[in-house]
Amino acid sequence: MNVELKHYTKKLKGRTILDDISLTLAPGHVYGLYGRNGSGKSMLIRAISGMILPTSGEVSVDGQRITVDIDFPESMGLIIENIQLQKAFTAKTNLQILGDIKKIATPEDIEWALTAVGLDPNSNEKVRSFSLGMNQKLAIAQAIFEKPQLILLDEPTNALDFQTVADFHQLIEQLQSPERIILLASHNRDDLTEVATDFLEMDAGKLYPRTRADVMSVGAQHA
Ligand SMILES: Nc1ncnc2c1ncn2[C@@H]1O[C@H](COP(=O)(O)OP(=O)(O)OP(=O)(O)O)[C@@H](O)[C@H]1O
Repeated sequence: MNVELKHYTKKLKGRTILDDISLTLAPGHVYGLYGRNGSGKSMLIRAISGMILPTSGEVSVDGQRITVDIDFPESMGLIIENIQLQKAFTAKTNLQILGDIKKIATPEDIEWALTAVGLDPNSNEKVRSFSLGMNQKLAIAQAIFEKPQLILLDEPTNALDFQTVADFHQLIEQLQSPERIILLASHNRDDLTEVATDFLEMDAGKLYPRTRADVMSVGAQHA
């Protein structure tokens, strides 16, 4: 799978939110997307996932244009803000409900994903009583349980404690494969240095490829 943005521009209310972005995402890589609050990271994820239309330019997956040839990338797992989970059900039931749409995940996949994020697959606890961190774990589980080829996670470590962040990094390493693209977005670039193989900085809607050396050297970039 290859994801390609060509001169992708998004304007909203007269403001340029994504500014002439050209980018190729290749399998095997873990992309760390960082930048200040409001710089456009979430919008870039929305663009790749087909949730917004470009003002000009295009995004394509394996040559198929998103929102033109196909609505969204077929094999995709996603965390965006305000993921809607069914609060009256357990974590496992939530994944079963989501899994019923595509019917590609097995019960073992669901158990694996819940265990991988540190949730008990056999718990009877309903999502309504989950802590913020448990909600975030379930959000990660729903993004990975179908083992998609494209994983886009916006601020995945929000509300996670230190140990759980370390477990999350291990999970990303486990998920990294020659067939899969992973993109992690964070306002904090230090969140990304453990796991990302490639770095992208978003600044006021413009995207800049960065090297690890750029990211590690203090004050060398905007964020
Ligand atoms: N519905 C909207 N209408 C107009 N502007 C919007 C809308 N949604 C987002 N924006 C603007 O788009 C810009 C990029 O927002 P985006 O959420 O992508 O930033 P971000 O880098 O993900 O920020 P954060 O780190 O705070 O999540 C911001 O200036 C925001 O105000």
